[in-house]
Amino acid sequence: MTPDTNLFTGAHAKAAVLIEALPWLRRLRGQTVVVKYGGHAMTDDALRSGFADDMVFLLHAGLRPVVVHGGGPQINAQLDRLGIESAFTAGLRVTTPEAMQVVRMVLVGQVNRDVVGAINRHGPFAVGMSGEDAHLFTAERKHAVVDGGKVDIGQVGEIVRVDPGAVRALLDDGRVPVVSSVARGDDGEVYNVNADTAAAALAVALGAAKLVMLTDVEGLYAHWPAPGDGEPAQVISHITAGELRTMLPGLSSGMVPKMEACLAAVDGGVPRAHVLDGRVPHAVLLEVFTDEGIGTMVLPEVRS
Ligand SMILES: Nc1ncnc2c1ncn2[C@@H]1O[C@H](COP(=O)(O)OP(=O)(O)O)[C@@H](O)[C@H]1O
Ligand SMILES: CC(=O)N[C@@H](CCC(=O)OP(=O)(O)O)C(=O)O
Repeated sequence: MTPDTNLFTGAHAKAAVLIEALPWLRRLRGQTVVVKYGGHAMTDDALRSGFADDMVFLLHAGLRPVVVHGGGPQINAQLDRLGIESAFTAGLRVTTPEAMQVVRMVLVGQVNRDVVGAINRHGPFAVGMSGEDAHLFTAERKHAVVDGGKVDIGQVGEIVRVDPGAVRALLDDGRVPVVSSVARGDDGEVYNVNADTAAAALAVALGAAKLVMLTDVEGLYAHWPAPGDGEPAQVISHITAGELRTMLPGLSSGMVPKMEACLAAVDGGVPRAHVLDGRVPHAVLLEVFTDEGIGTMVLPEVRS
């Protein structure tokens, strides 16, 4: 009988993938990984289910995954349905009290439930929380800075305190905390916090080994918008905190809070922050368990 060469090649490739994962499994066992799941990365059913598989895989591999989710497009859709106008300044939603009610309803009542439900198809793992719960996030009113001047953007919060006790308790209990980026204020207000910012603050407070941001582009492009003329947009695969600091003033739209959050994470002691393409199936597993990784990796300042 002639051996089926294709079968052997395929089997070899599969074994190679598992073997490549081994050092990463060893290194990351027991470590916390905060995954920011962006609203743009959750618009497709198959990808949503793949994301849930990845979180459960990380859990069974002995890591401690925490999800902080966004929901910008889902909030936009609901605001549109209700005829409430909404604008963004420096990548942040100008949040009127009326819009704040919608933000809270969509993030905590809709998106959080959907993410928890997708993970719990595998078993009783995910537990949803709002950043308001157990004083997880305390925020103060934030102003945007435009052309050097302070601009009022309504009920947008800047996180001033993180109490990760409830998240730690869930992790110790073998659960996957799924967190909405809404915060309470000591002033009694509820604040809308950008989910990238919230994920970074939580990663720092938990002493996470990694912050992983899932979005709808391949990573941070060196030039945006892409150069055009059929030239491929160039993704930056590695960038140090210092290089990113220099690049930040030139960034625009959603990349501003995202890259500021990566910087805050590595400055706060998180060894690696990554921006990945959430449109790639199982992007988190590819990043965590392969040698090359994908997307853009932000590294702390190299100290001499
Ligand atoms: N330099 C850049 N590299 C990549 N994307 C950029 C860049 N500058 C601006 N962007 C925009 O930022 C968007 C990602 O931010 P955002 O829409 O807030 O995503 P998410 O909902 O995943 O948080 C990209 O889809 C792209 O339109
Ligand atoms: C202040 C602010 O802009 N808050 C965001 C919160 C949701 C979010 O960040 O969602 P994505 O990650 O999908 O963009 C908003 O209202 O859209």
